Amino acid sequence: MDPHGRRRRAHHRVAGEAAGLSRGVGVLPGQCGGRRVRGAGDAGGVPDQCAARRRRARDHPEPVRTRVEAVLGAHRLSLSHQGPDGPVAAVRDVSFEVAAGEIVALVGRSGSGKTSLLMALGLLATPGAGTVLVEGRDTAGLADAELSALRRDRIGFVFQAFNLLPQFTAQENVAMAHRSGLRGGAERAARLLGEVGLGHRLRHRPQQLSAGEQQRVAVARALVNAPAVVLADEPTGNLDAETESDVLDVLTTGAAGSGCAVLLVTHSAGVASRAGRVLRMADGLCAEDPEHDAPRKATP
Ligand SMILES: Nc1ncnc2c1ncn2[C@@H]1O[C@H](COP(=O)(O)OP(=O)(O)OP(=O)(O)O)[C@@H](O)[C@H]1O
Repeated sequence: MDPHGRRRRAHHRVAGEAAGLSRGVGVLPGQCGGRRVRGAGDAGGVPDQCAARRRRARDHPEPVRTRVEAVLGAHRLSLSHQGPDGPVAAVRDVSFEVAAGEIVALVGRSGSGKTSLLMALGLLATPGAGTVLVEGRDTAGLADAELSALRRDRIGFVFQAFNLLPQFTAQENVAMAHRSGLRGGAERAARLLGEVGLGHRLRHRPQQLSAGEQQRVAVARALVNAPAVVLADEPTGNLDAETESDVLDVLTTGAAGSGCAVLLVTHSAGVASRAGRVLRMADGLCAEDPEHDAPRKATP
């Protein structure tokens, strides 16, 4: 079993999709359209994503609703992976909401289910039960094309491995994730790269940039369609402390500019301390951390 290999495939898939390359993405066995990961969903037999989705639509005939201001919601979400010895329950009956503009950290020991939860929330893995709501819209039962459009337009992704395409410049990497494509997104990409401090690096390729600069490009890419929420999986895991702080600054400032929420998985207490709320996972369960002191807002 190589769970991380599978996870990497999904991460690469969304990076390619973000880069406007979704047409060339292959279809994994058990998928309806080549986007969501197999293994997530029904434990036991061979998972069939289409059947799983139909079953969830049947089990949730009425759309679930979130508070009006919630941009992201998990409603009784469960997700299992198929391991060599049977199903592994990675996410168990998780419910929470994230409001516009919130910065929420998702913490927990290795293997507690953080990435699995993020994959489900990012519509990259089909839950076995429950549903994900994006800006109040229940995603259970949506067709692949609708899920793909929702993911592209309303959700930004940042991964630990920056997932930039090496043959393209920084500006192209950002622009090609824009809903109107490489040309249509060029100006917005240049502006965002300026905002993350890379206005002088537009034509540099990823290998000509430092790790921190590459992650800034990935942040700009995540924000290019002004999403409702950015999902970040250990976005500073490959960076030193100083660069970590810089990247968090550009992520939170960039998101705040458009009221975008950020949900970030982290093992770093320093990163979690900057969040307004902390959700803690243990054995697939998720609960608010009551001990967390939200950082004080700077007085103007
Ligand atoms: N594709 C997969 N196939 C089988 N099992 C998996 C798969 N992905 C994750 N798992 C298992 O699901 C559980 C939750 O894994 P997950 O990666 O979500 O945890 P995590 O909290 O993100 O861990 P880490 O902090 O190490 O990244 C673990 O027991 C893991 O081994």
